[in-house]
Amino acid sequence: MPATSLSEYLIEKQKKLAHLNDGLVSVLVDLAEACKKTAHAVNQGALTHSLESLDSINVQGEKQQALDVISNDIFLAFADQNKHVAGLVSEELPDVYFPHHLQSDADQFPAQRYLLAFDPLDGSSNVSLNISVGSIFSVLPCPDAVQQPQAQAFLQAGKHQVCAGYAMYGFSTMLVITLGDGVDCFTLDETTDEFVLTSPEMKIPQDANEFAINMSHQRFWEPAMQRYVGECLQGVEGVRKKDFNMRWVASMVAEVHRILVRGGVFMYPTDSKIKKQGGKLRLLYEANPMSFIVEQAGGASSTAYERILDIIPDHIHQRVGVVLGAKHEVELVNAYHNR
Ligand SMILES: O=P(O)(O)OC[C@H]1O[C@](O)(COP(=O)(O)O)[C@@H](O)[C@@H]1O
Ligand SMILES: [Mg+2]
Ligand SMILES: [Mg+2]
Repeated sequence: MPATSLSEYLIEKQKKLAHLNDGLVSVLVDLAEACKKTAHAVNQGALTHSLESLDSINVQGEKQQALDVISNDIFLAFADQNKHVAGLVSEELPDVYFPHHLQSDADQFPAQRYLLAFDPLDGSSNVSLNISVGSIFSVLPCPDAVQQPQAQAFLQAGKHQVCAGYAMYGFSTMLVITLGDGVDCFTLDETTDEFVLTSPEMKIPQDANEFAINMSHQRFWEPAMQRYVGECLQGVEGVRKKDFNMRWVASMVAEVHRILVRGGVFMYPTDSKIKKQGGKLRLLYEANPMSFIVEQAGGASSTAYERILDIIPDHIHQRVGVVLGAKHEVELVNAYHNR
């Protein structure tokens, strides 16, 4: 069976999906190119002194890594020349970014326009350790006839995403996307510089025996989370009557990818330490795109209290608690929290 390239895949999907118009195809093709370029920058790593931390602090109050800025610039450069991108929100920028093409042809914008929210480099704390990192993106429809979409335009519930995806920069570069018609995974063929479909229709088993959470925060968790993890740790001797394994990579892309490949549940709950800021992970460019992918693969995603894709954001850098993966595990976590 000859390998299917990303462009061949998109042509086939266009026959099936009415919303996959030429504008959205061009946005997705540019995002894939931005991921290829970022993969190259990550792979060059120490050779280009890009594994270092910078003195600059981003809008999250976090020290930026050189690769946070390099990858951010790569994504902006692609958007600057794509007329179908009306505005961007990035983890690394305080406000909405307007692509340069808007300056040149202010009143000639195409009908098919989209808003991009993205995390240019996810898992930044792993950059200098050569542990897998990635990029995460979310594509929303742009409200009609708005020349320069303000922050308000981005405050749409995640269920309105038309496309979402992530790239993972591991020993091979992978691109996982959903267009609302299942989840497909591509691998970058270094010999042809093409993304090739390698895992079509990824599915998450409804049950799991592997969980991921940063255990060092245990003393700050709510009682319901203490109970859920406690029961997993009791294993076959406890009420769950089965043993659980544990993983924590500290790169959300790697955690979600593991869950798409072999199942499990990933949790970064809102606890007493981070309650004031609402959580750790960001709704628009981490929780929403990953929740769309996970749900499209048959899993579930919540804050432990409500479905993430139903949340109407308050602001562009809003943080939320995240519990995602195997449906039955997420439902159990929700049940313990909502009881
Ligand atoms: O350092 P911690 O608390 O384990 O948090 C790890 C989490 O933080 C993140 O690194 C946050 O993302 P960024 O690296 O994009 O800021 C997630 O990828 C990961 O799941
Ligand atoms: Mg991130
Ligand atoms: Mg990041």
